[in-house]
Amino acid sequence: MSMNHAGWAALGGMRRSTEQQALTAGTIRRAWSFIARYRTLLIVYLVVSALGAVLTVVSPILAGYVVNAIVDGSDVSVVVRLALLIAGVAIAEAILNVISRWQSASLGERTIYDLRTMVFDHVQKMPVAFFTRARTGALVSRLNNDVIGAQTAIARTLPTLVMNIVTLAVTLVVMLTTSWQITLVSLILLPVFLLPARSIGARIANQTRERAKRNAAMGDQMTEQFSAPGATLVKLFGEQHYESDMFSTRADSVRASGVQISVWTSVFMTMLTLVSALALAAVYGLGGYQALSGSLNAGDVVTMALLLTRLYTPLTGLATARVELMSALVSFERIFEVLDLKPMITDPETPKAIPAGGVRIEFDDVDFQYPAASEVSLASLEEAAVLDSRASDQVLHGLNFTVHPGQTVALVGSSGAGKSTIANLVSRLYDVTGGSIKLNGVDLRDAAAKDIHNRVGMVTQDSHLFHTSIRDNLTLGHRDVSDDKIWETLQHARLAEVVGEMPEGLDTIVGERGYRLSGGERQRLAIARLLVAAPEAVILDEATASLDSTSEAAVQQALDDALEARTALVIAHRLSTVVKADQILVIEDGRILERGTHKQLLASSGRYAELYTTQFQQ
Ligand SMILES: Nc1ncnc2c1ncn2[C@@H]1O[C@H](COP(=O)(O)OP(=O)(O)OP(=O)(O)O)[C@@H](O)[C@H]1O
Repeated sequence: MSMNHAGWAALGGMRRSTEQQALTAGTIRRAWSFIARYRTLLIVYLVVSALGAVLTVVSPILAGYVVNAIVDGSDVSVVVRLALLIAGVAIAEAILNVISRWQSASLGERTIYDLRTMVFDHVQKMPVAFFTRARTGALVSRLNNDVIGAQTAIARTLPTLVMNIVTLAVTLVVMLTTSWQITLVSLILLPVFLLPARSIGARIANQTRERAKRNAAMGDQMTEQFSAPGATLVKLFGEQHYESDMFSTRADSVRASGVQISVWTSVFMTMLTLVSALALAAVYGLGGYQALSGSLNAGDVVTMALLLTRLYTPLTGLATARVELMSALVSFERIFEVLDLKPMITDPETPKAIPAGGVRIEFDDVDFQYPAASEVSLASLEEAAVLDSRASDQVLHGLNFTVHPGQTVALVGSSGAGKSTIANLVSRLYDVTGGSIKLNGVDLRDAAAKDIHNRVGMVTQDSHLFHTSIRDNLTLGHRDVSDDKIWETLQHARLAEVVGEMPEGLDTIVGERGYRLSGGERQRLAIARLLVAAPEAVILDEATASLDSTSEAAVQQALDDALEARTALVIAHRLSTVVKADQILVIEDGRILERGTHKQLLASSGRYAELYTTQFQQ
C-alpha cells in the first residue's frame, strides 16, 4: 500500500491547509468538466476496476471450497476444477489490471495535456507587467506540480475511491454472510490501528511538507547558480565556499527528513501488518473454535482469513479519501486562479487596420502610471500574502509629440525620467492611463496586437537571445523567411562574416542569453532580427555598455542601415544619434522639458546643453 502526502495528512488530522480554503461548488463543477470530456474513458475504467474488485473476493471463496473438498474427501476432479478456476480468476484479474492501468493513464495524461496547454496559452496572453512581477519558479510550478496534483485527482484519487468502496462492500458482504461474529472481531481491532496512525501520519505529513520546501530551496539555488550570470558573479566574488556550504546544509536537511520519513513510514506499515496479523489470529482462534463446535466449516475459516487481508487496505484508503480529494481540488483551484487572471491588454473585437505606408507615431496628451500589483498578478505567484492594490505614482504627464514617417526622434533625460516607459507604450506593452497613442491615426487600443508588432519593431538594451539556433532567433515572428533573405540581412547587420565562420552557420546554437557571442555581436544580432521583421517604425533602446571601437563602428553601421527611411524613436545614449536626430525630446520627471534639434537645444543652453556636456561628450 502506498500513500501520498494528502493521505498522510489525513491520518494525522493535518487538514488546515486544505480545508481552510473553502472549495466552492464552482471549483468542483469546473474540475468535473475536465473529467466529463473523457466520460467514456472514465466509465470503462470504473467498470473494469469494479470488476477487478469483485474478482478479488472470488479466489478466497474458491480457496475455501478447495479446503472443504479436501476435508469432505471429494473427488480429485473437483479439486482440479477449482484449482483451474482459481488460475482463471488470477489471469482475468491480471488482464483487468492492465486494462484499468491503461485507462487511468490515458485519462490522467490527457488531463495533464489539457491543463498544461491551457495554462501555457493563457500565461502567454498576460501583459509584460505580469511577468515583471510573478516569480518564474512559482509559475513553472503551476504548470508542473499543480497540474500533476489535478491529474492525481482524476487518474488516482477518484477511481481509487470507487474501487475501495466496491472492494470493501463486496468483502464485507461475503465476510458477514460467512460469519458475522468473526467479521465484528476483526473490525474491533481497526481503531487500535487508526488512533496511533493519526499521530504518525501527522509526523510524516510535516516532514514531507518540510522536505518539499527544502527541495524547492535547493532547486532555486541550483537554478540561480547554474545560470551564466549567476555563476560569473559567484566566481568574481569568490563565493564558491559560501554557496557550497549553503547547498550542503540544505541537502543535509533533505537527507535527515528522508530518513525520518522512511522510519515513520515503516513504523506505520509495520503497525498495519501487525494489526492485520492480530486480526488474523482472532479469525483463526474464533473461526477454529466455531469450526470445531460445528457452526462453521474449515473452508469458511480459510475464506475469512484470506478476505481479512483485503479489508484493511481499502479501509485505510477510505479514511484518507476525503482529504486526498480536497487537496487535489486545491490544485485545480490554483490552476483556475491563473486561468481566471484576465489579461489587461487584449485585442478589440473588430480591430481597425493601421493604414499602410510610412508610420506616424502620435502622442496625444499621454498620461501613464504603472498598474497596481493586484491588477496584474497573483499574491501566490509572488510569495506575498496580499498584493499591493495601490497604483504607482504617475510616471508620464500630458505628453504631446509626433514622430513623422521617416523621422528620427531621440529621447534623452536623467535615469528614471520615463524614457523606457514611453518606448514600451508605443509597442502597447502597457496601455496609457490618459490621452492616446496613435499609429497612422489609429489608436493603439483599437488595433490588433499583430498589426502593431508588424509595423513597429523594438530593439531592447539587453538584446535577449533564446537558447536556440541563430536562424530561429532571427526569424522570431517571421518563421517563413528564406535563408537568402537572412544572409542578406546579416550582411546589413555586419554579421555575415561572423555567422559564416561559425561551425554550423545559421544552425549554430547561441547559448542562454547569447553568452557565446560578444556584446557587439549580440547587439548586431538583435538589429538583424529587426531587419528580418522589417517594420516601418523602430523603437530603439541604445545599449549603454561601451564596446571597443571596431565593434562600436560595426553596430553603428548596422543601426544606420536599420534606421534608414524608417520612423524611429530612440532612447539615445550615443552622441551620433542625437546629433543626427530630427528632433530631440528632453524628458524629465515624465514631462517634455525641452524639444528641438541638437543645434537649437545647445544654443538655448538649457537642460540639454547640460546633458550634452555630462552624458554625450566624452
Ligand atoms: N514595472 C514598473 N512598475 C512600476 N514602476 C516602474 C516600472 N518600471 C519603471 N517604473 C518607474 O517609472 C519611472 C520611469 O522609469 P523608466 O524606466 O521609464 O525611466 P528611464 O528614463 O528609462 O530610466 P533609465 O534611463 O535609467 O532606463 C521610474 O520612476 C521607475 O521607477
